[in-house]
Amino acid sequence: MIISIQNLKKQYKKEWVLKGIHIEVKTPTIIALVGPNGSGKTTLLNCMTNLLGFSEGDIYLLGKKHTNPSIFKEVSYLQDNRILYGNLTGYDHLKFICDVQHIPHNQIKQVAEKIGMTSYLKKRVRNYSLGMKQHLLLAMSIINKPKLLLMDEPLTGLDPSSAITIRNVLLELHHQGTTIMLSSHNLDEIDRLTNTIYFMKSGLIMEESLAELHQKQYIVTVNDGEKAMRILKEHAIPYRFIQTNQLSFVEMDLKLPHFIQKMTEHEVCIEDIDSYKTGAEQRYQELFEGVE
Ligand SMILES: Nc1ncnc2c1ncn2[C@@H]1O[C@H](COP(=O)(O)OP(=O)(O)OP(=O)(O)O)[C@@H](O)[C@H]1O
Repeated sequence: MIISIQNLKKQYKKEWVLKGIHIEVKTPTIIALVGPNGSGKTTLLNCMTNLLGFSEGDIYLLGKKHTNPSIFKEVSYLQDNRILYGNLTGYDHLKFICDVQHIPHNQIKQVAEKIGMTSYLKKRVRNYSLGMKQHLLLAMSIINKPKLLLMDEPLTGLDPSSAITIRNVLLELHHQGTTIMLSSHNLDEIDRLTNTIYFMKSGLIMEESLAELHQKQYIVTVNDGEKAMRILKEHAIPYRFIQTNQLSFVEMDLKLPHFIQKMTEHEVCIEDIDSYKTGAEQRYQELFEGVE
């Protein structure tokens, strides 16, 4: 098991932020943690990496309890840039990690080239832009070639070409077997990069597969919704009730000619068929802004 979290509960004073989080990740994947400001993404990541204690629950990473310090040979955590030291260079930060984790120093050049930060590696961090700091944080979190990479808003402050570089670095890591869990508000990038979204709402997690979100969907309006639903049930065609006389289907489950034939046979009149594709942004709006 790569990540196993059971019934995680966390409160700050009287405010419950995590109210019973369950996560099981068995195979390498890329997961996005998505939710409005203050929904608990950083709190969850900090609990997972033992930076924060919690009231109830269990966390195991790569089969070991999250409090076991040995997990950090294989688990990395990209936090926000407040952890960086302005008086040190990017090179100093990476050398420190190499020394602590017994990683050969030649990895510094390799990782800097991969991320495109060679030209400012030896500058002091206080002279870095926001995007340069993000590059350094990424380099620090992947130099040990982690099996599990946890990232708190790694896409903040990146220009479009940096975002592409970082996306490619993360995809390459994933193809080498790394599981990545990242929090982000950049829903377009999430659509491109991740396989699964964990939406954080009311202290709980709702899991959505990007492959399912990206499927084409149909909204069908009929003259007799009750009858249509009876026919669909008889033929085991999955549907979602939207409102009276309106149903939605995902393309995979609905063969339109077959559907039209069944409705016609039973004298149900199809008044309208609309098709659309969803993604992270539409789902976010449905969940958090009440947009259907
Ligand atoms: N140290 C703390 N003491 C008290 N409350 C805190 C503390 N840290 C976070 N909180 C509260 O916990 C809630 C969740 O905060 P958290 O930073 O985990 O959210 P987030 O989803 O990461 O937000 P954002 O998207 O803005 O980064 C917020 O209501 C926040 O005010």
